[in-house]
Amino acid sequence: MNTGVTMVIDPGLPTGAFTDLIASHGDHIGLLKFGWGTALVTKDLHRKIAVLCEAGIGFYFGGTLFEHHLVRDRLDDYLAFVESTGATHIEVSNGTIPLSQHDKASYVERMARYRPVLAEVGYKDAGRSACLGPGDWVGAILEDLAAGADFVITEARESGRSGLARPDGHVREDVLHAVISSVDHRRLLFEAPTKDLQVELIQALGPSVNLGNIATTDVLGVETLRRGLRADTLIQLTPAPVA
Ligand SMILES: O=C(O)[C@H](CS(=O)(=O)O)OP(=O)(O)O
Repeated sequence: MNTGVTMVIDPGLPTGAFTDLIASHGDHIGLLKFGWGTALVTKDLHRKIAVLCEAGIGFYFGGTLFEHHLVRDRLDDYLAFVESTGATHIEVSNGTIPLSQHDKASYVERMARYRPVLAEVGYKDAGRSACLGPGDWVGAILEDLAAGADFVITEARESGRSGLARPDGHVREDVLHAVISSVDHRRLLFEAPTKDLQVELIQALGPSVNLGNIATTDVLGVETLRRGLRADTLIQLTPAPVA
């Protein structure tokens, strides 16, 4: 049995489908992220949260919502929203707004007074992310962890084509190698919304790697990859037969 976190992103499912998702596959969901600003648009947030609480699944809001409030100087409103919803974590990111790594780390420290923090490294824009070299990634991750982040999320977007992923959808091996050589990967949550990324990360780090931005339709698929029940990981994760 693997123990890796599977973080699922809700892009705004209708509430019936969301309830079904949690009833059928909740056992395989470690954390749920309400994607970007969807939590402010749905009229059903409280119903979805009740479903998650019943199932004992932690939840938080996309980094975009944090950045939306920060850039408008409304962080107190955001904290009040987090408090009123009972969100279990806060994501702190600088994927879109102009916020230096160092300043982001100071928000990690500040937000950690309220909730366990998931700090994100990497940018939404693929060009900006490509400018971050292996050393930049390692430095940013270590700074966020030192500032009090519980986990550091490596950006890959919902598309799997930015951040730690190349524009062709495959993982940036040089960055991954540098990161896992310097940081305990159990403190990392890798956004991996595509099968290519899921397979590459499971092959590199094993079935208990923490994976995020998993689509609501892919929860069981990811679990089969973790268990060697799909061709892509079947050989690697199956013990050799006894001779
Ligand atoms: O949910 C968010 O805010 C975004 C989703 S995406 O990157 O725009 O697809 O991700 P986050 O990594 O939480 O900033």
